[in-house]
Order: sequence, then structure tokens, then C-alpha cells
Amino acid sequence: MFDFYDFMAGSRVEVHYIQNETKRQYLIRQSLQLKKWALLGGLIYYILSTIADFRFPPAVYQQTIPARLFLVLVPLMFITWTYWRKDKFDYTFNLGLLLYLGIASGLVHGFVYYTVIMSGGFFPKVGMAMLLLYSCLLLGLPILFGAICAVVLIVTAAVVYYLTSMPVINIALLTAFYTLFSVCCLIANKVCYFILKENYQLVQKIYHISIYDELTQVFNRRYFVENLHRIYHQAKREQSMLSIVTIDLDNFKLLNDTYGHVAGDDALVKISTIIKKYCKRPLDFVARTGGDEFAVLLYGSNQSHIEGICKSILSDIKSLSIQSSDDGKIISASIGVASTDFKGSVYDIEELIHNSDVAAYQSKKNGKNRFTVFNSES
Ligand SMILES: Nc1nc2c(ncn2[C@@H]2O[C@H](COP(=O)(O)OP(=O)(O)OP(=O)(O)O)[C@@H](O)[C@H]2O)c(=O)[nH]1
Repeated sequence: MFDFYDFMAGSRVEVHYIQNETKRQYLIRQSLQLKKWALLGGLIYYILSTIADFRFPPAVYQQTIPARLFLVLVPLMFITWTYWRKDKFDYTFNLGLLLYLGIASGLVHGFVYYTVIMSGGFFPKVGMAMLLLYSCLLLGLPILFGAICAVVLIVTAAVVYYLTSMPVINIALLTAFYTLFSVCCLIANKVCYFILKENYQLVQKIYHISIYDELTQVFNRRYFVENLHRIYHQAKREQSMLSIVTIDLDNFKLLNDTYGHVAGDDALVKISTIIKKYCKRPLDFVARTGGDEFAVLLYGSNQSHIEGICKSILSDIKSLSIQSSDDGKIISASIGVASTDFKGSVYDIEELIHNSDVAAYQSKKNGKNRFTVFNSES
């Protein structure tokens, strides 16, 4: 029989958060890394470009600095801070703020450009800082919001250029340039999304493999132990009955030796389907804990319900009539049950597992095809 002691001593496995995470949550969590760096880059460049405004005559920067400061810089600093301080993160709120920032930075940039040109100053048509901020914001936004933002920015730039009497051909060339640049940013955005999505699918697949038994598709023993710890503490808090039912098949080696491993595998699949049928409550679950051994965890079941389940499993397995040898022996099961109600009989997890193993062993010793409820006095 499989020894849980060894296994549990070395592997107190944490319940992985991926287990309860939706695809959306995963994508948000992963993309935070990319976005927080993109926003930091955008912030640094925006600060530099704001400082560079001092090259303009005082009348110009007196007009432009407040708009830059309050409409873009402060919100940008705030959002960058929230992306870096994950505990303060509110995805929906930040998304709205990001969209606002994308649009506001474009409008303010248009305003700065217009003010400088109208006062006779020089302002580069394609500002490097603006482009970097622009790309950072487009990388930070979901694709649809990024596209909306890009359209607003491009249209704003074209209108401002028109108002400053730029020749139409130049406006057309700059608009084409901005459009190309936006498309590149949005493609980069989409590629990142696809990479993250593929990673998510891969992680899910690996997670599935790590918790399920490949043959029977019930949980494996690693997951059984991991989940048992979690449910044990819940049962303790709620003072609920927690039971482990160990099901060890009889004459299974004989079946393998007589009819081969494929027949053995087929029997394991059929028997696991039967056992699964009796795990109906949300916290009940079944795992294959050894070659021909299964364990069932029952939460909040009373003794008569558990005994009813044991009887049904025994009779269902028997009625499969799986021959283990030519002399008519058929596959049956030896079952052991151990429970704790956290009031009268209090056992820790190791004791509970050990007790159900001892009870299953009793069933074997007493002639197989039966169940035994662990009793500390016997
Ligand atoms: N077909 C198949 N056999 C397996 C698998 N894993 C383990 N086994 C076999 O299961 C058998 C278990 O042997 P035992 O524990 O001695 O079981 P048993 O013959 O039922 O003996 P008793 O429990 O005393 O009735 C071994 O022959 C293993 O090779 C598997 O995935 N598929």
C-alpha cells in the first residue's frame, strides 16, 4: 500500500493560485510587468520633454506648463505609481485613466505645438518624447482602446497642423507616418497578447497534467494530499465531519498477469468511473493514490451515508464482473474508512490517512470485498 508519510513529509505542496485564476486575471497579471515598464519609460520621457519646454520664451511655457503638469504629468505619475504598487491596483479604474492619458497627452501636445508655433518659436513636428510616450501608452492599453487613442491622437495632430497653416502635403505625410507608427505599436501590443495567451494555455495544460492521473482522469495523489490539507483546515474551522475512504483493489496483480496491462488499465478506468459517481458534493473528490488504490475524501457526510457509499462501490465493482483469472476470480475491493469530527475523535491529517489505510488492510485480512470503519479500540 502507498505510504503517505514519506510523501507528505517532503512535499507540503502549496495550492497553486493558477487553479482559481481566470484567463482574464492571468493576462492582467502577466501584462502588468510589461505595462509598468512601458509607463515608467513614458513618465521619464514626459518629464524630460516638460523640462525642455523651458527653451521656449517665458510667455509660452507659462501657458503650456500648467496643462502639461496637471492634465498629463500628475495623472501619469499616479498611474505609474499604481502599476508599480500592485496592492493599489484597480484594473477598471486604471484602464479608464490610461485611455484618458493617451487622449490628454495628444491634445496637450497639440496645444503646446500650436502655442509655440503661433508665438513664432520652433517645435519639432515629430517630437521624440511624444513618440515614446505614445508608444508606451499604446502598449499599455488593450488593443481596442489603443486603436481609439491612436485615432484621436492622429486627428488632433492633423487639425493642429492645419490650424498652424502647415502645407497639406506635409500634413498628409505626417499623418501617414503617425498611422504607420500606431499600426506598429498596435501590432506589438497584439503580439504580446498572443504570447501571453499561449503561455496561459501552456500553464493550464501543465497544471492539468500535474494534478490529474493520466489514465483514469481522476486527481493524482499529489493533488489529493495538497487538497486534503486545505479541506482539513476548513472542516476543522467548521467542525464538520471529514472522512477518507481508501479503496484498494483485490486480485489486481492477477488480472495484469493473466490478461495483460491493457486489460488492467481498462479495469482501472471503469472502476474510477464508478467511484466518481459517489463523489457528488462540492468538496468531495476522488484520487488515484497508487497503482490499484483510490482515495475518496468525503466532507460533512455522516456514518450511515459513508457506509451506504462503501456498500454501493463494492456492489458496483462486483457487478462489473471483471475476471482476474481463468478460474473465475473477479476483481473486488477492500475498503477502509477513517473519519474525524473535530469534537469527539480528533485526528490530524497523517493519522487520518494512516487510519484509513489500517482499516483497508483489515478488510484485506478479513477476506477482501468488504469495508471496515476504523475504530481506535479494535
Ligand atoms: N494495468 C495497470 N497495472 C498497474 C498500474 N499501476 C500499478 N499496476 C499494477 O497493480 C498491481 C498491484 O499489485 P498489488 O498491490 O499486489 O495488488 P493485488 O494483486 O490486488 O493484491 P491484493 O491487494 O493483495 O489483492 C501490480 O501488479 C502493479 O504492476 C497501472 O497503471 N496499470
